[in-house]
Amino acid sequence: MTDTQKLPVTLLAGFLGSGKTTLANRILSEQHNQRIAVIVNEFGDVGIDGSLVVGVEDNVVELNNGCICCTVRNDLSETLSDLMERREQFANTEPFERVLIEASGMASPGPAVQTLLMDRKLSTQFRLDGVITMTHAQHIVDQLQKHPEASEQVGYADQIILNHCDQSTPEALEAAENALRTCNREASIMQSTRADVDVSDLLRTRTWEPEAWQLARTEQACEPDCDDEDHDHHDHHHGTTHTSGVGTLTLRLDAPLDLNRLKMWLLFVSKRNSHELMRLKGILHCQGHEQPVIVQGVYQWLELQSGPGKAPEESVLVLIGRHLDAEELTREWTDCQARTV
Ligand SMILES: Nc1nc2c(ncn2[C@@H]2O[C@H](COP(=O)(O)OP(=O)(O)OP(=O)(O)O)[C@@H](O)[C@H]2O)c(=O)[nH]1
Repeated sequence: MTDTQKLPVTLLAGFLGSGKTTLANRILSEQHNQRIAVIVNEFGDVGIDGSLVVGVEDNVVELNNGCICCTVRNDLSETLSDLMERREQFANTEPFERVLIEASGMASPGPAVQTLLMDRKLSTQFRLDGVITMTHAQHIVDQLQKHPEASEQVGYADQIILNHCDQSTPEALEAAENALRTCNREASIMQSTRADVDVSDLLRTRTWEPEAWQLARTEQACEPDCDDEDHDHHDHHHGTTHTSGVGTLTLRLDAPLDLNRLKMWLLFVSKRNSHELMRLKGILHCQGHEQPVIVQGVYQWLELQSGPGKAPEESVLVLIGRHLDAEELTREWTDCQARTV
């Protein structure tokens, strides 16, 4: 199966009470023209409206908007394999085209992300499309300080939803956005009340596809003298002590990199014990490569591949993790520069 034929999977993370189930319920009950298989922990939690149900079989409930809902069986791999079998068995009916997994409120998304990327069978059928993290606008600042799981959920996110806005003052919302930005500079943030987001927009993340990421970087790019604070000028974001040590480091280089040296360094960095590298993404200009080299990583899993189009003038590598040593990593990154140009 090619990458474009694989079923996209969105992981929905977020701390207890942030609004994950409310969003899952919205997806299952709204008419949005997307056939999504939603995996939840408990049917009872979602409280599916009986009038929307068109069929029930085993632990799968079919809804009238084309979505289906099921609970996790023994583990995630087994649940996804069962879903895929069901999809093939019912080939004459319109099959679901995306999977959304609601993760547990106290869990880091790390293991589920790793399962999707590294499980041999699953990775031939599914592709991780993105991580959406739900946050409680009133409590997230406190949760980021006190609970490492909350900072990991934010650290992994491609899209953050700042929910419970109705219960928050404008000052608290600003503080929440700042804390989220400290933890993860790369994710986009949308505000909501009772998860009232546009489902189609939300699920169009495609952050794990090189083209989409490249486009996002191009849109963010700005002139050196630009003073727009939304843009990404700084290499390191400070204040990680307020986010259980989780922070983002953006490394840039406007000279070509030596791909072999870079690979060795990335392997070394992903295994280093002094920090915990959660995510790594980059679009790089490597010597002798006309196309961009795209790098993606989660914990110790790393993937390098050629991207579409021309190599960028400037290489950008984003690292999100706990206790990242900006000075040391910047020095080592710079050392990956090709020696002879
Ligand atoms: N006032 C208000 N209540 C909300 C909002 N979003 C969700 N809720 C309520 O908050 C409670 C928790 O929401 P859930 O969707 O169950 O949160 P969750 O993240 O699934 O929670 P866990 O299952 O504990 O992880 C429920 O009673 C929701 O109805 C919101 O934006 N504003």
